[in-house]
Amino acid sequence: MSQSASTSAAQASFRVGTRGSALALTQTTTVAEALAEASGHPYEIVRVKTEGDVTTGPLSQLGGTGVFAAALRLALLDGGCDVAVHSLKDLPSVQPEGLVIAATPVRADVRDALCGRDGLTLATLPAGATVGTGSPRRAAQLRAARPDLVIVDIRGNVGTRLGRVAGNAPAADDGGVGRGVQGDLDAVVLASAGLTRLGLESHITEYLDPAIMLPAPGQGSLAVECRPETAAGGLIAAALAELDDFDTRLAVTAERSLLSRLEAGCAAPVGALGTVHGGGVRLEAVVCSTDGSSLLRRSLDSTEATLDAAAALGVRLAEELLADGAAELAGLAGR
Ligand SMILES: NCc1[nH]cc(CCC(=O)O)c1CC(=O)O
Repeated sequence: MSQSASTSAAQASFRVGTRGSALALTQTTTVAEALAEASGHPYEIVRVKTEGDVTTGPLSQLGGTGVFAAALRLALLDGGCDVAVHSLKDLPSVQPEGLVIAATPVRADVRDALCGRDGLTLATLPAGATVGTGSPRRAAQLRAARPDLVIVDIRGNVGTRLGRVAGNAPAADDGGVGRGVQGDLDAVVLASAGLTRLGLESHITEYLDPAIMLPAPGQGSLAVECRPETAAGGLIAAALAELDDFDTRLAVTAERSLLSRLEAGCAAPVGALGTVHGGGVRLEAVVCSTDGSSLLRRSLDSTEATLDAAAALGVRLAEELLADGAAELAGLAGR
C-alpha cells in the first residue's frame, strides 16, 4: 500500500492510519495521495482494527459514541501512525486532548441517497414498501415524509446494505455480516458521499432533498486528525494546511457544536446541515424521537462567517431545540 518504490529509502515517510473497510481505505488513500503530492514525502498506510468493525449488534445499542474512531485515535496517541483519516460524522463531538483536526478537506455531497429497486424514488415507492436503515435519524425523517413505509433495521457496511435491495447482487465484502439475507427490501438509504467514493453511485435512484432528509452532522466530510506537533511543523504540516477547506470547517463546526450542546453522540437521532452564504452560516437541524414517530426541526443564521460565530450558532440552535423539548423527545442528556 505504500507509495512508489522508486522513492529513495532514506526519504522520510509519514504513516496514515485507517479502518479496514473498503470505504475507509478509499478515503484514506485519497487523503494520503494528496498529502504526499503536496509535501513531496511518501506515505505508508497502517490498518487499525476498530471495535465498530467487529461488533454486529444494532448501532444504536453499541453504547457510547465513537466506537469507529477510538482505536484509530489510540494509534495516533501511541505513535502507531502520524495522521488518521475519519469520516467526520463518525467522530464524537468532543475533541480528545492531545489530538487536533488538522484538515477538513472540501466536503463531498452531503445528501442521503435512496437506492431503490427498479428506479423507485421516495414518491414512487408503493404503499407499505420496505426501506432499510439502521439510523433513527433516517427512519424518523422517512416516516415523516411517508408514514406508510415499513422501516427495517439493517446493519453492515455499504456493500452489505446495498445487497439488501431486491435485484442487487450480494456484497462481496460484507465480512459475513449480511450472509444469507439479500434482495429482500424495496430500498435502502445510505450517504451519497460513501456510495460515490466507492464508485457505487449508479445504485442511487434519488438524492434526498435536505428539506425532507437532513444529513447527519459532518456527513460527506472527512477529518484528518493528528498530534498537534505534526500539524505545527512536521514533514506534512504545510500539506495539511493546504488540504483544509475553510467553508467546510465553518459548516461542520456549527453542526458539531449543535451536537455537542445537545450532548448527543454520533449515533443520536439528530440531523444538521450548515451552509455558508455571503456573510454567514445557516444551520438547519432536526431532532427525532428514537422510535421515529415524531421530530422537531428548526433553523438559524449567523451574521458572521467565523469559527467562533459558527460554534455559537450551533449552541444557540441546540438551546432552542432543548427549550422545545428535544432532550425528552430523543432521550438526550442535554438540558
Ligand atoms: N456510519 C457509517 C458511515 N460513515 C460515513 C459514511 C459515508 C460517508 C460520509 O458520510 O462521509 C457512512 C456510511 C453511510 O452512512 O451510508
